[in-house]
Amino acid sequence: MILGRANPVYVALDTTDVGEATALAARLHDDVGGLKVGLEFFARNGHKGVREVNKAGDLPLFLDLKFHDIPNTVAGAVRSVMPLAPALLNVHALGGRAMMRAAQASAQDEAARLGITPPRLLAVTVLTSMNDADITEAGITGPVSDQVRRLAALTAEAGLDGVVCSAQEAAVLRADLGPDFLLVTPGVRPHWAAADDQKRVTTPREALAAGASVLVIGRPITASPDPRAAARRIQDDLAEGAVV
Ligand SMILES: O=c1ccn([C@@H]2O[C@H](COP(=O)(O)O)[C@@H](O)[C@H]2O)c(=O)[nH]1
Repeated sequence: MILGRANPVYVALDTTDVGEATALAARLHDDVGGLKVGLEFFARNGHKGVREVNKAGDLPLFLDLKFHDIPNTVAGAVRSVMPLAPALLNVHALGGRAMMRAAQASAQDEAARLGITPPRLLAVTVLTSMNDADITEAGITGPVSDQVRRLAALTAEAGLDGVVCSAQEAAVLRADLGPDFLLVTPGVRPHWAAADDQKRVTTPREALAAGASVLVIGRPITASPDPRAAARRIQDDLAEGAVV
């Protein structure tokens, strides 16, 4: 689906424990398409921890650090993580056009300097834990779907490779922005899993049908007593076309 792998699921390794993350990465190698490391893991373990996860999992890495600051600072942050060679990296679209352009230029320049493939740079639109009421409370004119559409258009204009959004918005964004724009979708829940703190959710199958490029799934897999079986169940359901 992305980066040459048939499995569109990136598993979110949300833990502070390097041993737990590396064990999950190794165990899930054959059952997911990539690994996602975010703020919880990175804040505790930094580059060293990410290198250990990369080594254990040997899968494409989504470094989900959601940079959001002035252009010069974000460009520096992007430069600083480039030695980790992420396949996917992200910033917040609310940082604006100039910040997103600075991030993209920094990623391209530093990748060239290091002799590595640059990451596909994404921008977060509206967090999948937020609904219409949440963004209204935060002073943003709703509904969420309009805000996601505005920010995705800005992201494309700024020259980034795609967005993080809910799969609830995927069909509209796919129509707006074409087949090559990456739609990376957290908030994915099989029918047998709890929604937790996610508010804009779809099933894995709904997400793919709507045009999502990557499905980010954490707790339904990692909190399962058998993470491998949970990941396989999602894959089997997707492959068979069952409604999950
Ligand atoms: O809008 C967003 C952006 C990022 N995330 C991240 O995805 C995973 C989801 O984990 P689950 O356990 O499947 O809920 C998590 O790491 C978030 O930080 C998101 O959920 N929504």
